[in-house]
Amino acid sequence: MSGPAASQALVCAGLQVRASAHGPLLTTVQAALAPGRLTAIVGPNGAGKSTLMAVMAGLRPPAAGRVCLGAEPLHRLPAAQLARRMAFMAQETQVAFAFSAQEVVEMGRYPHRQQPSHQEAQIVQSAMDSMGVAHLARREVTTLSGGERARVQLARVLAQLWQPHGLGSQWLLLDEPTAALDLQHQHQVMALLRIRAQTQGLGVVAVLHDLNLALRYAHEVLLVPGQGRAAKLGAVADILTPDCMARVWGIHSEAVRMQDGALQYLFAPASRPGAEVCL
Ligand SMILES: Nc1ncnc2c1ncn2[C@@H]1O[C@H](COP(=O)(O)OP(=O)(O)OP(=O)(O)O)[C@@H](O)[C@H]1O
Repeated sequence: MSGPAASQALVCAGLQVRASAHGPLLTTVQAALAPGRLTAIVGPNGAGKSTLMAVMAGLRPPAAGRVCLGAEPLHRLPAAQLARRMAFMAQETQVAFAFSAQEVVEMGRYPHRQQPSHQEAQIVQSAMDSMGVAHLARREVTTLSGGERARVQLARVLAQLWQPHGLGSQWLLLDEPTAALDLQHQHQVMALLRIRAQTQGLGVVAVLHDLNLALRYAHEVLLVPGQGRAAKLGAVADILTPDCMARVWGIHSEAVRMQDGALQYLFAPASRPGAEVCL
């Protein structure tokens, strides 16, 4: 990547990721993620995807190296500015108080309180509409189902980055956004994220376990293989090959070409039938 794209990239430079100061090395990352693209972070359980995402979001320090927006290290950006450029949705989001769904989405607008848009209420409404949660606006989030709660949180982070603001590239970091969603909502959400990346120029980075969702909707994949091995960034079809899926997940895969041309896979255990399952 070079030129204007490089100056707007989310750069992991010589990054080392550990779960704790003296914990084992989970992975290393040398990669520049491009805005306007959907990048899926994939890898086995415990590989370090969530830890890496927290480092990318500036929520925890790297063991070595740094994360930059263009040339600017994340830790040097004022927090208020960073919050207008980057929104983060954690894997599990507990809301401590009985906020309504709408109040949770409004929290996404908090970083804009000094310079509010003329359309604050409209933005909150549009974000809720886009996630199909407008009818839940007055419900306490603690009473929502897991999937409803996830879509409220997605509406919150979308509201946070609803409009470009001229400060530079904007980044949506999502840790397993589709984990609680039914099939229809998984596809709706991923399609919407891809469209927002392409039309708004948002950089969308999402941890996904469903490799078929990654194959269909992601532009690039950052593979985190775990056990201290280096993460690898590449075009989705170049990274997620049957050979890679066998090596990293121990899974046999068979390609299916869908009617719309998308490459998808059917999966089966690679081990002998009847062999003892050992996790
Ligand atoms: N605070 C901590 N102290 C010690 N170990 C931790 C801590 N947080 C995470 N770990 C360990 O670090 C490893 C990576 O965790 P992480 O949550 O980043 O993995 P992941 O790839 O997101 O996994 P999953 O796919 O299961 O969500 C795991 O083995 C986890 O047990």
